[in-house]
Amino acid sequence: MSEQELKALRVRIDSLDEKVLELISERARCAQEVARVKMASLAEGEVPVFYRPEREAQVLKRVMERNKGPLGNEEMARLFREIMSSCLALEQPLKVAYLGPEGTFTQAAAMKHFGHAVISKPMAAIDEVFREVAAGAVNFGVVPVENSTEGAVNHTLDSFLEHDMVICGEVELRIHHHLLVGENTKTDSISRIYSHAQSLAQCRKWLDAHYPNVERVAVSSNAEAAKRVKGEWNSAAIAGDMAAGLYGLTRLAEKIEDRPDNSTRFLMIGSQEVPPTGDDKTSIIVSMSNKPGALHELLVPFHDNGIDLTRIETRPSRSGKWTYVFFIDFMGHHRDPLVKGVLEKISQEAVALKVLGSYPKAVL
Ligand SMILES: O=C(O)C(=O)C[C@]1(C(=O)O)C=C[C@@H](O)C=C1
Repeated sequence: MSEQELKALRVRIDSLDEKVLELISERARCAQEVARVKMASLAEGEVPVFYRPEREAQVLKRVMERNKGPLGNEEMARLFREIMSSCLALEQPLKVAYLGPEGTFTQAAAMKHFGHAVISKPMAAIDEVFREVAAGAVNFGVVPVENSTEGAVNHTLDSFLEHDMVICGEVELRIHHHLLVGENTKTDSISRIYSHAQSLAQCRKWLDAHYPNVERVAVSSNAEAAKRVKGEWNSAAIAGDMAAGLYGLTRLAEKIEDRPDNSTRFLMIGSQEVPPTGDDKTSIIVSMSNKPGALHELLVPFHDNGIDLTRIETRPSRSGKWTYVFFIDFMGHHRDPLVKGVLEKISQEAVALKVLGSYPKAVL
């Protein structure tokens, strides 16, 4: 390509950028107007709701449907996610607590869902995220709920039994783990590998094959593992890209997870009910009496009404020995007449039924 051609193309890019800039600013002014309308239409004592997950899901879906390339749908939606995040920050900057420290996959999930224009707050434990939301110190919390290789995150499920929370969104992240070392690490003398217990489990076969005799030390998070390695010469950490970048570690081995499709699902928790979008999921907790056929009775209404179950998990209930609660996710919104009917039927048989929330199915 000649210098001349390159120059001409850059002139075109400059002129397009000016138009994009103008359009983004116009959109942001529109969002400010939306905020004004929301404030003006409040009934007495009503609190304004600026963040509208159902509308955000609609905007992102529309972008993906209309995108003609060459940028991929996900790439384009990510750009719009950030534009919306900044527009919302003009209306009201959201405060979001997540399972920290900085550099965790949960932080990456929070950014994927809310964009980067939020005030984010790392918490030391899952239960602390729940407490922070319950106390009203933040608008939303982000917690991991299940991993495709290792299954349920029990701390999260148990926290739902203790706190009254509304689930208002979900996000899925592809999880890639790397073996990370610091600049002082003697790579042939590694005697200890730190990571979160779930991540150690997700890389079990790789570790058995490559470091069978090295001590595996479970710590509170992958980011904590990365932090420790920075100051030690004989240890390594298993963590993701964000932690590697944050603590300046290098990858001794990349993508060491045993399953290439290793993914984690995260939930957004808050106190705001989300209206239906037409493509929603609902999460409920149900406890049934301890009698034969109880689980069957619970599942029949879903089957009879053609409602798609996406997950069912069992946890010991806190109220009695050998009694259990079921966490169930299914397609549909609790305001859909069909779902309403199913929930009524179940509540006739159940000891207790709690709707944790209906929320748009993850778009990104
Ligand atoms: O449509 C709204 O209610 C808005 O506030 C605008 C907007 C947007 O930028 O598109 C911003 C924040 C909301 O969470 C949803 C959408």
